[in-house]
Amino acid sequence: MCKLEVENLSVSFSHYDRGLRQQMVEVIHGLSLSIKAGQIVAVVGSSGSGKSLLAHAIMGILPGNAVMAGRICYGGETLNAQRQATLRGKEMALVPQSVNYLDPLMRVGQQVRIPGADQVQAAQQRNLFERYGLEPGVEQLYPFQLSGGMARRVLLSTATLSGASLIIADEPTPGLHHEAARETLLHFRELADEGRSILLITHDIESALTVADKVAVFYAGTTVEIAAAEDFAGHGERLRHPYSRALWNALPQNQFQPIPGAQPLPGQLPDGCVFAPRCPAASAECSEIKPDMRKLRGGMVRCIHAS
Ligand SMILES: Nc1ncnc2c1ncn2[C@@H]1O[C@H](COP(=O)(O)OP(=O)(O)OP(=O)(O)O)[C@@H](O)[C@H]1O
Ligand code: NI
Repeated sequence: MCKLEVENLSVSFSHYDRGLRQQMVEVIHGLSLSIKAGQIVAVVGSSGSGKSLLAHAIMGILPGNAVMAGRICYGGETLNAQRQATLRGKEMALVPQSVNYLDPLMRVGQQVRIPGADQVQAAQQRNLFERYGLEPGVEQLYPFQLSGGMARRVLLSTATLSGASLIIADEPTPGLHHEAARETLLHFRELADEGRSILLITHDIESALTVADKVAVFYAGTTVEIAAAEDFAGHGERLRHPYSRALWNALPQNQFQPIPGAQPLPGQLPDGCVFAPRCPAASAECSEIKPDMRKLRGGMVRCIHAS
């Protein structure tokens, strides 16, 4: 059974146009994704493709002007706002993308420790701090006294110490030294091997592949491919979607071939496939038909030509 299932999720924002008419702009559409217990699913894709919003939708912390549709299921149970509030920070934990999520008025030690923690939990926290290279004195500091990398390590400790069985890490490694970043990913792998589920949002595909089981590739507010981590190899021959292949081949260690053009903005999506305007394999049909996500070679793809 899946720990988390996201089915046909859409997220829209209402905003006012110049004539002060209220308009809805869809920023996530038709997004489906699942994670089993013990799995790490990496989410990759361009900036603005909807990765953080997916994380916020699952946690139930979308901004007030966002409208969500679709279904999010956790442990077989459909989530609503009330259930999300109960699970948040206990069953489901978020490592936020911004380090500004730390409470500026509370000492670090207090924020990380679960209220009413016993001696065993306090010892676990010290061990984790040591593992992440945080000196014991850090506990006594306030967030403004931390460097960006330290703050990120504190946020990671908070999420992992919560004992949550689903951890959503939104770009957990930028600002960390190579060693600390590697340690973080290895720690995620250990947690997954203990049966937890990790959704790892990242721009660092190469590092994510060293620990992830599956990769979901996002483009313009939806998934275009779900692949096994092993499919990212060579020149991307095993990948199913032209965007996944382009993303892979744009990496410096691969061909370093940038993709011409830009991701379409929310509210200005093309009629057909979202990637058609930049796709080297696009045909006339691609500009007319919106492809559905379909199964292919053990993964999923949103492209009529993929084989
Ligand atoms: N509060 C908001 N109101 C209106 N639009 C928003 C809001 N928050 C996000 N968006 C839009 O939703 C889209 C997806 O944003 P999101 O933060 O999920 O992207 P992302 O994939 O996490 O990008 P990055 O890799 O840069 O973190 C963007 O186009 C963004 O402008
Ligand atoms: Ni983001």
